[in-house]
Amino acid sequence: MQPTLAPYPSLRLRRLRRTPAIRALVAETTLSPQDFIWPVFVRDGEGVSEPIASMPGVNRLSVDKVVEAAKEAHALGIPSICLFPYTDPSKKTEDCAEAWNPDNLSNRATRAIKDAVPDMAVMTDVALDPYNINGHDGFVEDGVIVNDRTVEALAKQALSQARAGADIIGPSDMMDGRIGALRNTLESEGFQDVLLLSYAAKYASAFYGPFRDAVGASGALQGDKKTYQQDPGNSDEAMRLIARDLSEGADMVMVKPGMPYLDICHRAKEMFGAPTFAYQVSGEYAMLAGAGERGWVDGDKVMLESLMSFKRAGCDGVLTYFAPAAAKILNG
Ligand SMILES: NCc1[nH]cc(CCC(=O)O)c1CC(=O)O
Repeated sequence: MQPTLAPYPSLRLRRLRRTPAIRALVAETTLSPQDFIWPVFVRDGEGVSEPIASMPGVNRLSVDKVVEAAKEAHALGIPSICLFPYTDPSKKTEDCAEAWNPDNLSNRATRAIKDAVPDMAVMTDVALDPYNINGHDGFVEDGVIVNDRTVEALAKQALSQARAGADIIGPSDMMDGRIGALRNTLESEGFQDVLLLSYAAKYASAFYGPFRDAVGASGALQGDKKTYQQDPGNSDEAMRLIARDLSEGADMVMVKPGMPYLDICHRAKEMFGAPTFAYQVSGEYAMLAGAGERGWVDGDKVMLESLMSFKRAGCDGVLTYFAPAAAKILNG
């Protein structure tokens, strides 16, 4: 864009900022509860809401409480909720069989939400880490995270989620070829309408720390995820990953983490024009919520400003633990 500018004083750009009404008229970006996907942590039990120390204000919820949360989110105008299970350590195995158990926590929560709030778009996570004894997203053989055997397992996991009623499946594992494999499995099993939101550009980030506490994977994880998640310095690689996942049948793509990677969000939207989401991850939440709690920043204001930045960068929406808090303010 080449803006045409008159010389000062004919041009006084502050005229456009003088009153709230004028500022509202010329606002380029808007934020609404409709932009949010709300990630929630599910655990066993009934009537349980268990705080997560590194994520002030976020709790692990039993299935009945997740249903209440979904009703609350729906009333606030939030269109989608994303489920992450806290798996009992006794259910973590080397073959990760709990991942495709039709009655695992994620599938039970999906059915319960779809029963109670059918309009809520339920998103589920495909990756083996909640079920893997060593905390990795894929199978480990002789210290190596193996690709193709993992992809077969991910397809079984995705199918069990589709059967439970998931509307959106989010593969967060970063294996090669998984989008194509999941798309084929869903097509051939009669789930042609299930959406794939690919965690296409997912970086090997230290900002996932509080999440790993929340799902109980911190203690389990051996080593790091750098052979499958991206190097934080790479941008062209992110475009190649997104192009690849769209060509294999992804409906929507995600950049993760969010705030440190707004350039990637912008490039992705400009280059592909596909529905693009950012994940404002647990560490980003912890920084903002933690500083807000201490009064070091105005928590509500930095929350809304950070969420607006994703929209300005070109994202269609954002996965954020702030979803209900932000929606309450936006609804006035
Ligand atoms: N498949 C794992 C997964 N899915 C979502 C997150 C992180 C989300 C967050 O930090 O909020 C992670 C963590 C990881 O890759 O280790």
